[in-house]
Amino acid sequence: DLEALEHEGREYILQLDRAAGIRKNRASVAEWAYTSNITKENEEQRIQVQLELSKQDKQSWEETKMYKWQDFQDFTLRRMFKKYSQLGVSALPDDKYKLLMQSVSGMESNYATSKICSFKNATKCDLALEPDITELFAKSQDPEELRHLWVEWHRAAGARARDNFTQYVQLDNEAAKLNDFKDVAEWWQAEYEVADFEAQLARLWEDVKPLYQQLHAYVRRRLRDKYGDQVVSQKGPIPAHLLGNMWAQTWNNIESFTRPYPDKKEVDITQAMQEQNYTALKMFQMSDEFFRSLNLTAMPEKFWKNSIIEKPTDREIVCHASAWDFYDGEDFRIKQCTTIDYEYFQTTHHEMGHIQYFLQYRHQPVIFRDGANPGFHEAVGDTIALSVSSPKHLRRVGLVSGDAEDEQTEINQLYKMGIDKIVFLPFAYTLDLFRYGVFRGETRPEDYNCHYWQLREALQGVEPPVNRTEEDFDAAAKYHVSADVEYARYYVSFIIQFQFHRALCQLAGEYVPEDLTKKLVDCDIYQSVAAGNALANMLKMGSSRPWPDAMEALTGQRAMRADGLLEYFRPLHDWLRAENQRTGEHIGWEPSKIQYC
Ligand SMILES: C=C(C[SeH])C(=O)N1CCC[C@H]1C(=O)O
Ligand SMILES: [Zn+2]
Repeated sequence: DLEALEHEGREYILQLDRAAGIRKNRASVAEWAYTSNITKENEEQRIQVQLELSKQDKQSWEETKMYKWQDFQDFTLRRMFKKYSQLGVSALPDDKYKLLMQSVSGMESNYATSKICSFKNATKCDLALEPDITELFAKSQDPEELRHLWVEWHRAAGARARDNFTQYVQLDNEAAKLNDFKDVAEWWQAEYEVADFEAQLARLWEDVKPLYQQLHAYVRRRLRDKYGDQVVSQKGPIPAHLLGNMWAQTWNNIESFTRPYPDKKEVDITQAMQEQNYTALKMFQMSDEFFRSLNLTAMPEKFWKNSIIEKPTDREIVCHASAWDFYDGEDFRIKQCTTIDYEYFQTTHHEMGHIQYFLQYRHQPVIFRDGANPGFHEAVGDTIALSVSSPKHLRRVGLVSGDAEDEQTEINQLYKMGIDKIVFLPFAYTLDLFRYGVFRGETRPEDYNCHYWQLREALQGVEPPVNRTEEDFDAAAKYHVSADVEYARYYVSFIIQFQFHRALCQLAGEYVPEDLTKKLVDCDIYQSVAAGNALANMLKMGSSRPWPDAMEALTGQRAMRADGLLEYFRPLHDWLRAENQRTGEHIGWEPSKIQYC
């Protein structure tokens, strides 16, 4: 009878889940060994282990299919079976699976080991993305040097990945079809468990676009003031190499000469950290202390022992920051090439947020040890960082001195947050709109660069510093494209983190709607056990429930909505509209004069 069958199903899936935990641990160990010491041997070893595990996954999958789990009464049991009945890339035959692993691994190691020559010293050709090129790009205000760094990096890390990428698209799409998806785009979107995910992304963009266009117009004017109208036009897109970041995804490095009220003292966290002899370890300890102040879980012993928090000098590693779950309930790690600056201050909290999520859901079955959706996992650390980067908190930890804010200082603060959070949205949206088109076959290899830049111009209002051709492949110059990491998760995160932040601030008594002494921009949830407990309750759920249940548990809302972000930035939006009106700035951008199609 059904009762007995369901009982048998439960026994089966629980033993499968334990076996899956051991396999995932082995996969993480092999992946860590390779990405923390990039050698041919470790790459082959990693692919060997992946191949072996995919065979075991396939065997289990054949067995799981035999159960009529769709009729089971228990929601959680049905959900476990549903997730285990999706095999993933292991559905490919061995030879194609291996080819797919090799093409992604080839792109990723190319990205991690690419070097370029210095602009000022053509014989110095050992510049790596981290820390060398990133630091030069953050500090240089010489358009020629920035253009050189941009072109050379996009040649080394982008163009060189084109063939591997084309093969990866072909094989990943085959795997998608073996999982009953039309293509990888549909597979990626299925992770969000809502039928109209892509339409929701578009609606969120419509909500935020007016604010972005005001900020874009203001920054273009300030860049024109600095570089002249031969470099930055009145009404065209902004040249992508002038925004302080290789991908123009956050503009925080141009704050010093573009902030609204330059005579207000600058909040320079990087300088303060360096003056106070901050170390990478101190940044991690401060972040851990913040989480503990919320009554969340302390980093376990193994975390401090096994993490890599500074770039080694004796070997090549994948420097792009990452957080690791070894699925044994006690081994959790971060690997990043920390430098002492504001960006890595944020990144450290971002990665620690991933670890806290791992810790909170570590008692869940292995199959539910995941974010409620991929965006949730990216939003945890950033939500905490919204409190940490508030003037109130920075004063608390001594990274900012002096008086409480006046109106102008508050606009400067919102501007600082806006050139990080608002400008990121069209970048993130572009990256996966581009890849959806590629996976759907709407963008063929001969159109890659043309379509990529059409989207970047249309949504972000940026243009490449020089003409581009199909010899180039600029999309792969971004880590996540070379590493097969889906990116809509960050777009979702940058929206929902403001819904989380607002809910936590209310729980902490730090934010009261309409109460001007309890404004969202001043909120710091530090030491609020009420906020921490609510966050923990949501994180503990992992992916055991559809994400609207998790969203509702914390915020009372069941949907992703831009209202948190728009409320946070409303004073800045008002200021920008008035300022652009005052200067008669053109809002939006005319077509670029750069050739890229
Ligand atoms: C820090 C990480 C590792 Se999950 C990251 O890739 N982020 C964090 C913010 C956006 C995105 C990026 O760097 O492009
Ligand atoms: Zn992340």
